[in-house]
Amino acid sequence: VERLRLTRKLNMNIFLAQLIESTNDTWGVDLFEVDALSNHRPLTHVALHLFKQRNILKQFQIRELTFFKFISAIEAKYRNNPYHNNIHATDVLQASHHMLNFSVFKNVFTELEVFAALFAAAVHDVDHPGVTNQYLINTNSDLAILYNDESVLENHHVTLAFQTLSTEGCDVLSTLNRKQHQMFRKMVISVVLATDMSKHIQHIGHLKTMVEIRRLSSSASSIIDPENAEDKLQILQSLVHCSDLSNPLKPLNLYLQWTDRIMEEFFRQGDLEKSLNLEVSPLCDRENSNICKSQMGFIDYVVHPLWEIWSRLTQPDCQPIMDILESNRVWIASQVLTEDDKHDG
Ligand SMILES: COc1ccc(/C=N/OC[C@H](O)CN2C[C@@H](C)O[C@@H](C)C2)cc1OC1CCCC1
Ligand SMILES: [Mg+2]
Ligand SMILES: [Zn+2]
Repeated sequence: VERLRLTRKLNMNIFLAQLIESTNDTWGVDLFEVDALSNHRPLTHVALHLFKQRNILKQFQIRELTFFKFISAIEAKYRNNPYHNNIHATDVLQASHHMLNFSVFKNVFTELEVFAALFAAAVHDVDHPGVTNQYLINTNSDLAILYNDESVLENHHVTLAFQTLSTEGCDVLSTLNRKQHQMFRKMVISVVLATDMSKHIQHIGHLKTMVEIRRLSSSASSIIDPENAEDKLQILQSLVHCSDLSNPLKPLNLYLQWTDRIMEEFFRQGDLEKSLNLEVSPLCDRENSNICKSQMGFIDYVVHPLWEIWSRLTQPDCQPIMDILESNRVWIASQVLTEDDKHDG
């Protein structure tokens, strides 16, 4: 029996190693599998692998042990929410890594910009309480008071990330010089704050402008001017925001798991609101919800408008991902009909 147990353990580790290797260049890795096989430490496993694969630790002389301690401390600070948890952080990190490899970004970003974008993705929801900014504001929470109702969650995520650097043995930025540290901090703050859904429309506006300039400018070559730090920062903000809203563009079985999870998180908020005699937020009433219809709305009014312009900026590498969105939407639409019947029935 002991030999059997060891063989099974060995096979699990081999399977885990193969899954982690696939995060290098695959869109739609099953991170729920990585979570199950990694003793619920997907973020530490995937982040360590991707930062090493990109040679970030060597470039900035960061000791592997220091990075391991930091990312483990961050992963431990993600709460076990149904949705906003360490698996979601890993998902956004891996999607951001994947899109940074798009050909349109070749020779555009510096190592420091790549480091800052992936660092921001890994920490972007740390210690998320599983409720929305509006809920924290409505309940006069300490966080809302601390951040004056402005991007309350996002301010908390980035503050906690930088505070974690001062935990014993966790300062992954100790080898950066003053200028690098200042630029890195500016980029991480702006990328994490840009994941606030209230900035969503601004992302679309900036991307439209950038695509328009590409269309007008004769040079058909890469539109992104590597000298324009502001443009590059805006692109990194949109890259992580797109990754944050990438669930409907993942293989259907993964998309459906994320949908179940976000709905359970919203429903728990609705339960809290009911118990506090607060008005139940939209989409948060488990007694009265139409999951497929709300996903159709999410895709048509939030996700597709953003990704449509993002895919125009990043053509042709985004097309396979847009195709998944299209097929998922067709499937959801087919379910709306049956879901209606169920309700009518
Ligand atoms: C896979 O489905 C999803 C994956 C991620 C997300 C991400 N949401 O995070 C945004 C923040 O929580 C703020 N929202 C709170 C909500 C009550 O109002 C929104 C306008 C802003 C939402 C998903 O579906 C949602 C939307 C339609 C059905 C539930
Ligand atoms: Mg967030
Ligand atoms: Zn997020």
